[in-house]
Amino acid sequence: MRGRHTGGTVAGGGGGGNGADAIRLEAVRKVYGTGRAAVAALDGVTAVFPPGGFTAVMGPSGSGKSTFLHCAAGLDRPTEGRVLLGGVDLGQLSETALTTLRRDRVGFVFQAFNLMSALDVRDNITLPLRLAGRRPDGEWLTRIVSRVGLADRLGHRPAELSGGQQQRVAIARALVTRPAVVFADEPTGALDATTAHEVLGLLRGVVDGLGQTVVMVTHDPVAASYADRVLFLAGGRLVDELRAPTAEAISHRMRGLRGGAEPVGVARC
Ligand SMILES: Nc1ncnc2c1ncn2[C@@H]1O[C@H](COP(=O)(O)OP(=O)(O)OP(=O)(O)O)[C@@H](O)[C@H]1O
Repeated sequence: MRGRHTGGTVAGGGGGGNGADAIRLEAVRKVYGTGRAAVAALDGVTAVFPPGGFTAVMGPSGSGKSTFLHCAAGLDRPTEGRVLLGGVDLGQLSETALTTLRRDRVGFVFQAFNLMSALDVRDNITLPLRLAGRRPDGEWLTRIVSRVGLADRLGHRPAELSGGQQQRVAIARALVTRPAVVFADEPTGALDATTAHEVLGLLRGVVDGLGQTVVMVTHDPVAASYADRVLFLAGGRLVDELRAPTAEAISHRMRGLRGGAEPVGVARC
């Protein structure tokens, strides 16, 4: 077994100052609802994501994975605590500045590929740049298109591509702005095992070959085993971390976790 339990609070291995981290969450708490109906979906999460790392986030249903991703990516604001992206405190930004930073510094890959059916592959990939009023960097575009293996498909429409190829387009689109981090939310959920393996290998490759930081939420221990480390959420808290994880070690750890956010005010163990 390659995996190793480190236990305790998950702080990650990122460098010294905040500027060195791709993302840093500090004591992030997210409460939904008010009064007796209030639920702490995240309950004091601190985690550091160093540049060029591939992290998987796992946990039972209701453990706070989506909330974690939304807060870390600046899609939602924490109730308490701070999220820093490349050293920038997202809580200090106006909605407009946050939207701009998200567009320029964050890439997203979802289970549904979310491609524009009327656009060809090239225009789908470069869409984030056009929305930002930026011109594509030809050298970078060539590099990512080649990395995702789509050089001979640039003129095709999404409907002319397989599911795996469409997810490759989505990954290239996520990379085109050279984001500080790519968030992947169940990126292989709609793919068969062989295609999923290819897409995960590609994500692994953009970390190893391009130095991209990737954070992936997944239910699948095999998918998570492509990451450098796995963070485990349970009841809105980070409860463990595995480095150099194997699918077996991840499955074993998942079996020991329980899900569900706790109502606000429940005593902590
Ligand atoms: N908008 C919301 N309003 C109220 N409660 C919410 C809201 N979003 C999430 N929650 C609650 O917060 C907790 C964490 O939800 P979250 O969706 O983050 O978990 P998850 O681990 O992503 O779950 P799953 O694996 O089932 O998608 C759950 O108890 C959920 O019911």
